[in-house]
Amino acid sequence: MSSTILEQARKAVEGKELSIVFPEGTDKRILEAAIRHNEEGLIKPIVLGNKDEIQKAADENGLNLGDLEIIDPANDSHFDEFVEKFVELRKGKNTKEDAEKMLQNTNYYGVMMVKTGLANGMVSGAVGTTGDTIRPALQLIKTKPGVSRVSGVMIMVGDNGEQYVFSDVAVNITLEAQEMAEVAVESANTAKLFGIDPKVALLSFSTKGSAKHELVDKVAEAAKISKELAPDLAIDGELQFDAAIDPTTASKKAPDSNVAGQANVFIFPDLQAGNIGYKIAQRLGGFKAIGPILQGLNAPVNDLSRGCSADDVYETAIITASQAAAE
Ligand SMILES: CC(C)(COP(=O)(O)OP(=O)(O)OC[C@H]1O[C@@H](n2cnc3c(N)ncnc32)[C@H](O)[C@@H]1OP(=O)(O)O)[C@@H](O)C(=O)NCCC(=O)NCCS
Ligand SMILES: CC(=O)OP(=O)(O)O
Repeated sequence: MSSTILEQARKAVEGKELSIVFPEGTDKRILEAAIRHNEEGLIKPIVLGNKDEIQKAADENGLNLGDLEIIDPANDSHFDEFVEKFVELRKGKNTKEDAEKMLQNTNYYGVMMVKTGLANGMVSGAVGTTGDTIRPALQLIKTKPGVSRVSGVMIMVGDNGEQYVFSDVAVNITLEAQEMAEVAVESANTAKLFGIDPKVALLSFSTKGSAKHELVDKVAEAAKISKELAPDLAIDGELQFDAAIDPTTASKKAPDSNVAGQANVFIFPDLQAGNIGYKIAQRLGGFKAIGPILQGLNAPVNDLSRGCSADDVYETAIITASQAAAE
């Protein structure tokens, strides 16, 4: 990870004794990261799962659990209280029987720990899909006031330390113009949280009307709304990627823009573009991808890519704790 981002997150977390829950306790990468955190003491890791299965996974991978805290939802003293709270939070959408079943799933249990303050944040998704990982948080932790859609950004870090925010790469398959505008403003806030001065480009296959299509109109409308939502923000669209990032192209395609040619926060028009876009930058461009970092939730829960390494898990936990520290 870029030392700047990690150092910034570390500083935000130091001395705060924040706890992060890891629901995928039998995964080697999760265990490695949790053990490392337990030894270092910057944050307090809590691992979920059946204790015998976790011990077996540790033994098979030559890992020493030490005094790592492990909670087995099936035998935890908070289980009954969580069932009651779950039913109350779901307001008629799930029964007590549903709650008892769903809380056997460690992602739901971890989210309830965050919701009830027993943990400050959660990191999961090394094994499960994004949908299965984040649905419990969407259902129980919900969005912050004023935010209608949770979304996910990747911070892309190049070899020379250059940093870009790509959004939404993780959650919303499509967005309406108003929602896209909100995601653009939230993404700028996330950029600021990690020390990036945001210049936000709403991306399209068109620059300032060079192509005509309803999809282009939607991005242009989102740019207009986002300027109204955050008048002090440097934000513009619709822009093609080359106009957004390259000053020479920008001077030809969008000479009057205060963002074109210098954008560092890229808002993709839908999830196909965003998810493919970040993986191209990562796999062909050699950029390190940090995230997805979820934004807009009432408490920090972060997803991992299933292709993550133990280092990614370790770092995502620090990022998650830094989001908790900022609340
Ligand atoms: C996120 C996702 C799983 C939600 O899908 P879903 O569970 O079928 O969605 P539903 O419409 O049933 O919503 C489930 C709950 O989450 C809420 N929700 C869904 N998307 C949300 C969002 N973006 N922000 C806030 N809440 C959201 C719904 O309001 C609903 O809440 P409720 O149960 O209290 O009514 C789905 O949008 C998805 O699969 N996205 C793509 C994930 C992915 O594969 N990314 C690529 C890899 S990172
Ligand atoms: C973020 C992401 O694309 O996750 P995965 O690779 O697990 O689908």
